[in-house]
Amino acid sequence: MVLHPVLGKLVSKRVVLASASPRRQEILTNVGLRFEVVPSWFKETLEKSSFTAPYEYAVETAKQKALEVANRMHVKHLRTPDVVIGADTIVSVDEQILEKPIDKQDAYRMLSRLNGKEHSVFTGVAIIHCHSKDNRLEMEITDFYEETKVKFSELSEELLWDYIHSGEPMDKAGGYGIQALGGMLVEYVHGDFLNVVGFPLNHFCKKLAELYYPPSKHNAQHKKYNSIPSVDTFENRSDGEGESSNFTEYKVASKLDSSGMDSSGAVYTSENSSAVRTGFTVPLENQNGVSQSASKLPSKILELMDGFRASKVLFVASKLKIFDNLKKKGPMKAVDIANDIGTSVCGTERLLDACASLGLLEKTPQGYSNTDSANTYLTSDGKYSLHGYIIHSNDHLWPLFTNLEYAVQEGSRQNHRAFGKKADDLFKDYYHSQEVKQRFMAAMHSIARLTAKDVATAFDLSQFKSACDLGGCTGALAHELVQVYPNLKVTVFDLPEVIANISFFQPSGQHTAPVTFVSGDFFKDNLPEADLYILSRVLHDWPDEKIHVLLSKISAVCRPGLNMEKML
Ligand SMILES: Cc1cn([C@@H]2O[C@H](COP(=O)(O)OP(=O)(O)OP(=O)(O)O)[C@@H](O)[C@H]2O)c(=O)[nH]c1=O
Repeated sequence: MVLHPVLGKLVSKRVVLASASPRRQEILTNVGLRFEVVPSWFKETLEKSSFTAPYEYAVETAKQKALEVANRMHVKHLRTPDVVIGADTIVSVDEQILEKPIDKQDAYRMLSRLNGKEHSVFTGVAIIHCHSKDNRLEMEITDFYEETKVKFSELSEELLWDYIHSGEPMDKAGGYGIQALGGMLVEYVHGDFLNVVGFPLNHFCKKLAELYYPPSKHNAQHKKYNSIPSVDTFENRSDGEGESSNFTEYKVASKLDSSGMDSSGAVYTSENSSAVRTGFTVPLENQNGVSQSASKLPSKILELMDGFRASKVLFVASKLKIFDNLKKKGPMKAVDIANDIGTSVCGTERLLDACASLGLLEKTPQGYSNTDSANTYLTSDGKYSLHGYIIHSNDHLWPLFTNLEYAVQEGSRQNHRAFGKKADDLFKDYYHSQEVKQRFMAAMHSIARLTAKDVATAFDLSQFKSACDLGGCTGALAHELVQVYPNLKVTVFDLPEVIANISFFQPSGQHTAPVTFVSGDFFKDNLPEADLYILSRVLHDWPDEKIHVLLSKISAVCRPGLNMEKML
């Protein structure tokens, strides 16, 4: 069998390995497969007694791991992968399934069971081909398993405990790693060694060959179909059925409902015709789910650990105007983008790949292009562009948050550390240069414009004739308010430095008349008269004493009757 052309079929596809196992990653990387790793959140808690053979449990778990990742990536609007690979390795001895030990005592129990005996290692594998159509995730699933027999020598208690104390058993099915120290415990291996390590590479390649180069109809005509043949959706795929017996293929269509849950149905197209089914029972400690809980990934924590990288990828791509460039000229190759924006080709390619894996860009053989949401929110000129806020987050908030530790220790703002100057007045820092001022105004404008409609319609303000938006900056909310309430006149009150720079942000067209701009300092100057005062994204900036001053001033100018204060 020539392996390379088979794996070559995956080169142009977005392949995701739904596994946190470093061994699986290494096995697949070693043969040159390019893939992303998205560990599955599926909890390995399937009821073992509901399976008639251990391998069925491994196959079903592998399938559920892969399905969870495929569905999650689809639900979260990350770019739907082309292929998701899931795997699950178990050890079976005396008709019992052993997974990863939960502690040293558990590892000892497992290794004692294996001591001096032959056992089976099963790895179940699921290969899911995904296709997104009209927000529906269509999946074609192929699964199979591989069995390898392993025999342990007679091992002394001392040796077992020495091995356990090495720490190696803890993240490994059956409590041993044949590829490392655990290799010393093993007398013989019958079958695929890599299957024991965690991934049956040879069977995987054969399966891909069957999928991508199926036997011709002529060769397959003697095969017996036991159920409905699958619909041919793969490139270069004919109607032929696979040769080998211990796998199953079926199609699943999963449609997202409004709650983000998926509903799925499966149509089987072949069966495990010659798979050997052996009975097995489930050890008590596994039935109560204790051992499975040890394998749970702290996904929330992992997400938080890595979140800053994803944010920075978005910030840098925005700063380099990659989304603007691709809107104008996409799809583009990394080298052309790098030439356009004057960056290194290798660095740019990595950044673009990171954007693609975060679902911000599409990557096809033609090059990179914007996703719909990148076109809407990440280019700098769109109506709902968040570009300004992203640049503010990168240039202003990021350096401040880098000093969060000091802020907590000292209980003070960190502008001196982040920018080398004191922030006596928060806004002095924003307005010390024309560039920083415009960046800050663009940030406020972009977030206000995106949220203005929701804010304007969150309350029924139709009873009011006049409103004053205190700290209303570019007037994004004010303009939305006069659209929603045609009888309302809105005054935007903000610092003179802001009012002097609003022209760039004003909407063109006829609906601008009822919005007026007044400059002043709401702590020092008289507030314009109005029926309604709006404080949007203002109070969080100030300490309690200053908030008290501001609210007291508003309260003093409010007229009885119709007057009402709203704090948004
Ligand atoms: C017998 C044996 C197993 N393993 C590892 O045992 C884990 C099994 O657990 P799993 O549940 O199949 O996988 P995981 O590690 O939890 O990852 P995930 O796919 O995310 O569930 C995998 O790691 C395997 O390599 C070895 O490294 N060497 C060996 O000799």
